[in-house]
Amino acid sequence: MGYLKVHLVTQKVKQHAPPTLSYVAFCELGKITSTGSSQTHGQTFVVMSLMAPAAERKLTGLVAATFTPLTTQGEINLKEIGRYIDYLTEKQGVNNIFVNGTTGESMSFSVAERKILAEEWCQKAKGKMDQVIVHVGCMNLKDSQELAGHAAQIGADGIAVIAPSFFKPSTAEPLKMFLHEVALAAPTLPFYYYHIPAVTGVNVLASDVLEGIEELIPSFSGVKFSGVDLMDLGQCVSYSQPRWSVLYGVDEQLLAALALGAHGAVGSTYNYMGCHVNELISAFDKGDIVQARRIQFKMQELLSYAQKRGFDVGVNKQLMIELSGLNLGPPRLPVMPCPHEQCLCIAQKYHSIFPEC
Ligand SMILES: CC(=O)N[C@H](C=O)[C@@H](O)[C@H](O)[C@H](O)CO
Ligand SMILES: CC(=O)C(=O)O
Repeated sequence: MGYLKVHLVTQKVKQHAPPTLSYVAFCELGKITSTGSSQTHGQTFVVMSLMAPAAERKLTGLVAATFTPLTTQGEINLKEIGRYIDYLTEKQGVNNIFVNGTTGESMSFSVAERKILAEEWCQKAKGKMDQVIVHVGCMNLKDSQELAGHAAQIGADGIAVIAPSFFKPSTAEPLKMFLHEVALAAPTLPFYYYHIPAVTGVNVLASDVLEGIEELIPSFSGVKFSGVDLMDLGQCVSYSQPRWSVLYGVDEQLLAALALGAHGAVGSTYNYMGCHVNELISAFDKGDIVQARRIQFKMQELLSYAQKRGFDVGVNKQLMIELSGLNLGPPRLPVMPCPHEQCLCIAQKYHSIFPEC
C-alpha cells in the first residue's frame, strides 16, 4: 500500500473549461502532488503529477483467502483480524489477502457485515500486507455495486467479482455486462473476475469472459481462476495483458498452473500451508521441478486425506484454528461446525507430513 509517481498531461480545451471527465477520473485515482500548465503550439495543457496507488503493481505470489472470524455466538469478531494478519505475515510469509470470498463465507453475510469486515481487514493490513483484495460479488447488481463503491472508499487494493449464480448467465456476454456494471461503481480500482464454476454452476469459459474485456472494463486486472480446466487457464494466460494477473485457485494442482504461466495463487490452504507453498514456488522459479513436485505431492496427500473425511469450509476453518491457534469461531449456517475429533486427526496428519515452518 505504497505509492508510485506518474505524470500526466491533459489538454485544456477552453480557458475556464470545467475539468473533463478523464481529468476528474485521474484526480480520483490518486493524490495530486503538483499542478501547472504549459503552452505548446498555441495550446494550453494542464500538467499534473499524481501518485497512483501501489495496487497498480501486478499482483503475484501467494494470496490467502481468509476465513471470517466469528464469536461463539456467530457474530463477526473484528478483534481477531489484527492477530490473523500478523499470523499470515510472520508465520506463513503470506503478504496478500483475499477477503470475503468463498472461504470467508461472504454469501452468508449481509452487505452491512461485509462492509464492516472489509474495512477492518483494510485498516489492520495497512503497512503489513502488500495488497488486500475485497470480494464484492453478490447475487444482485445493486449490492455488488454498493460493496464495490465501499471498497474504493476504504482503500482496498482491488476488488473481485464472482458470477451471480441464482440467475445463472449461460454465455459470456451477460456475465461481462454484469461485471462491467459492478466495475463502474469503482472505476479506478483494479478489478478481478472470480471464476469458480464448480461452486457457482456457471460454466462459461473464463477465457471467453476475458476476450475483449479490457475495452469494456479499463480497470480489469486479472482473473482468480478456481477451476480445473487447464486448457481454459492456458488460454487466459496467453490472452493476458502485461499488467494482468492470472491467479490460480485450486491449491492441490498449483504446480500445473505455474507450468502454464499463472502469475500467483489465491487459496484457502495458504492460510496454514503458505510457508511450504512459498518453497514450492521458489523451487519452481529455480527450475527445481523435483522439489516443487515433492511439496505439491505433500499438499495432495493432506487434501486427499481431508477430502475422504468430508472437507468443506467448516472443516477447513476448524483446521485453521487447530493449526494457528487463532480464535476464529464457528462457521455460519448452512455451513456446519466441524466435530472436534475429525479436525484433530486432519491436523495430526498435517504435522506428520510437514515440518514446522
Ligand atoms: C472451493 C474452494 O473453496 N476453493 C478454494 C479457492 O478457490 C481453494 O483454495 C480450495 O479450498 C483448496 O484448493 C482446497 O480444496
Ligand atoms: C479460496 C478462495 O479464493 C476464496 O475463498 O474465495
